[in-house]
Amino acid sequence: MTYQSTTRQFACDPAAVGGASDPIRAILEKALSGGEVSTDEGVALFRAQGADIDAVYRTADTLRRRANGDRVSFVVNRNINFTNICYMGCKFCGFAKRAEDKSAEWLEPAQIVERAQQAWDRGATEVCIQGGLHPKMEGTYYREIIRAIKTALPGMHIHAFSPFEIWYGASKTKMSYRDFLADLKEAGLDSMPGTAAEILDTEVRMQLTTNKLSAERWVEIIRTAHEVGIPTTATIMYGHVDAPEHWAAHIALLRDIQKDTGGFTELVPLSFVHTDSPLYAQNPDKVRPGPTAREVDLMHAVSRIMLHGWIDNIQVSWTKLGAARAQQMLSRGVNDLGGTLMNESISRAAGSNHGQEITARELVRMIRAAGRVPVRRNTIYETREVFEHHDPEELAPLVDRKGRDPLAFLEMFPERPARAEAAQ
Ligand SMILES: C[S@@+](CC[C@H](N)C(=O)[O-])C[C@H]1O[C@@H](n2cnc3c(N)ncnc32)[C@H](O)[C@@H]1O
Ligand SMILES: Nc1c(NC[C@H](O)[C@H](O)[C@H](O)CO)[nH]c(=O)[nH]c1=O
Ligand SMILES: N[C@@H](Cc1ccc(O)cc1)C(=O)O
Ligand code: SF4
Repeated sequence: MTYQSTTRQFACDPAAVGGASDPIRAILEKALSGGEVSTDEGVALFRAQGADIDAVYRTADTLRRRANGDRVSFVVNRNINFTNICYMGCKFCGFAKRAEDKSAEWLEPAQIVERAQQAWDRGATEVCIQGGLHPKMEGTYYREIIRAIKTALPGMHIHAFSPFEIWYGASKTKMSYRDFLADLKEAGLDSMPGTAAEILDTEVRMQLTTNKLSAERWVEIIRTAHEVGIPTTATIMYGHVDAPEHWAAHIALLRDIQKDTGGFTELVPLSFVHTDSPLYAQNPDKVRPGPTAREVDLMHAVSRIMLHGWIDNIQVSWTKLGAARAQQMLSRGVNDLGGTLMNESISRAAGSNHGQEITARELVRMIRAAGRVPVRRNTIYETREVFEHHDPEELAPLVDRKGRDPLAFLEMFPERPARAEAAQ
């Protein structure tokens, strides 16, 4: 299965590579003529300095235009984090709580459906569901959640459960990954987040996590999901104890998987939010406080260059970077602004203060201000609406299925201080 229309155009672009040093120029010319950038070459791009950096950005922008034209997409979705109770102890995570914590949360199926229904009424086409690995949770709960939502809202796309949650559910039910995934698909699971990837490197994972599934297991579960017909996103969480070598190898690994399965819909680079993360608090000398601005720019640009023709949707995370920086990434190879989210809690729990939702109206405004054409998509990147004109009426069908002003719904989910409330 392949979820992006790949426009492989092979032509060098002198304007893109102009001013670059010979070695960087050679790599960029190769990418522009349809060649594959190796892991070592990816590392060289991540280490670019001076005029080379601009050439990397221009090349990423050229490849983005070839793959996606002027369109920039987003999806109207809602995050539902059904529990934050988790004892897996990932050191970077500010979201996990102990059962006795005041901010611990557990949602019953009826409450999950209620949130999904509210999202549907606001025009959401997707619910993105992830949670902690609650020690007392049954492995069958994942299926139960899917059945409850699909029964109430058959048209809602369910984007749910990271490979770690799949590992947990399969272990608890004593099923193979394949059987567990096929069963969830049969119940109505439409796609999965490719989270829990962090950095797919054993040594880095040893510093970030204690009990998290291994890189090999992440790959196995993702491949199996693709094989049973469940598309997934792909992620990389960067800017902590990692280095360019890990980033380039991680992206090359995603590319190899994609060559075999075609099951990735997008890559979302997730910048590490350090503020309320135990990893940083416990070791501020060794752990970086998230990526630098240069690293954020390069992560999006090099991802575009290395994945061109394989994963053609590069998403920026507005919740990690904020709207202004997210908008700047549109000139660094990015063609997707992700989801409205409605209730973002993972970044907020780690100390990020970019709010828990962004309206579709605001996303359209940001895309237009960058000179691009806004497109509302569904989860698997099928175009739903193209906003070609600057007519405000055009935004009317965007969000609300009940004919209400979408902005009025902000009252339904009043903005609360980021850290006072760990999970929503
Ligand atoms: C919080 S988990 C939820 C799903 C499940 N518990 C798991 O770990 O796979 C989802 C993802 O959030 C991301 N995340 C968690 N804490 C973060 C932080 N401080 N900064 C950036 N991303 C973070 C990680 O990539 C993680 O895999
Ligand atoms: N970047 C973040 C996302 N991105 C995922 C999208 O919202 C969407 O679910 C996906 O593109 C499939 O359509 N989600 C988060 O919860 N947090 C992020 O930081
Ligand atoms: N939930 C993740 C981000 C994410 C979710 C779903 C995806 O498909 C991709 C990325 C976070 O907030 O860090
Ligand atoms: S990242 Fe996921 S598994 Fe790890 S502690 Fe946080 S919620 Fe639990």
